[in-house]
Amino acid sequence: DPSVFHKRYLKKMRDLGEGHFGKVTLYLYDPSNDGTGERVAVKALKQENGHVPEGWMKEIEILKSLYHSNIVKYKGCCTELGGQVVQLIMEYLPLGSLREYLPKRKLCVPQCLMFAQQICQGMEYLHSKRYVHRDLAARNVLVENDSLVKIGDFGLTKYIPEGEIYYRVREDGDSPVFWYAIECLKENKFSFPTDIWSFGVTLYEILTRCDHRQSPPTKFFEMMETPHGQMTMLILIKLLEKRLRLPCPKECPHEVKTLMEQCWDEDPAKRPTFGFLIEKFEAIRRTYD
Ligand SMILES: Nc1n[nH]c2ccc(-c3ccc(NS(=O)(=O)c4cccc(Cl)c4)cc3)cc12
Repeated sequence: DPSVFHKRYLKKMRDLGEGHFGKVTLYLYDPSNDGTGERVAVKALKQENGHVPEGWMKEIEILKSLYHSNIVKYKGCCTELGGQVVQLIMEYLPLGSLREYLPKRKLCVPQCLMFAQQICQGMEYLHSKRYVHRDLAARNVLVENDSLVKIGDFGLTKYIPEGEIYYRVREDGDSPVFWYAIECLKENKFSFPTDIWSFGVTLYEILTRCDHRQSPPTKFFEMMETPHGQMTMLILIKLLEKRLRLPCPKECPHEVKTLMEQCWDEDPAKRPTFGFLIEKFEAIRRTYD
């Protein structure tokens, strides 16, 4: 069974990323032990306290069920201690996430918009299966090559049952608050339109080429005129209620600025869908031909 990976053949190479609950690491899977194996990305939970959390198995089942060119491929699992520890094996994308890739490559606007459109295509597919991502950000978008990106992490993804319109969470760890829609901050309510808000922030990150001086946290702290660390959720909510938003990146086309503002509409019902955004990006990119 090609989806079973044996721990003894996994050779650790380097870290790829770290979240609140997990770590992603690059391994060489080398059963013939001659260095000719394949490189894989392995996601593991940080603290393994003997039992496998239900949410972790759910995350693995979700990725296993997703088949789309703009979503990182599930390859299998590696179990240890009789199934008490389970690690998720994914395809390895050597160019890493947009956070590493964009600052190094001065991409032109049409190429940025092509990446943005592909993220919308992956997200439209995710929403079509009634999943809300809840953590869409440039750090979670991976680069296969100059013309292909994939959504690379589904750690906070939740299923929205038929007939429901949002998923309410209890306060969780270090939430990515600067990517959260106003209703997430105020009522912990997550829905398809809250992913659209996070996409708008991700689009801003792409157009600023993930320049850390213009990152969402940096810019929001500047807007709140408070030194680091004093920002409370309340100050951010007040700022968003006064309709303050991230600034328009330089060289951002006017139509794209409009799309970003629509993604950040305080009324979730007024935000576009990913299907609508795909058509808009398609049309805007054609004006560059
Ligand atoms: N280069 C790669 N090839 N395959 C991958 C799969 C996932 C990832 C990946 C995906 C997401 C991140 N973002 S992250 O913010 O580091 C993160 C967020 C939530 C949970 C974790 Cl464990 C890590 C970092 C790395 C990278 C690759």
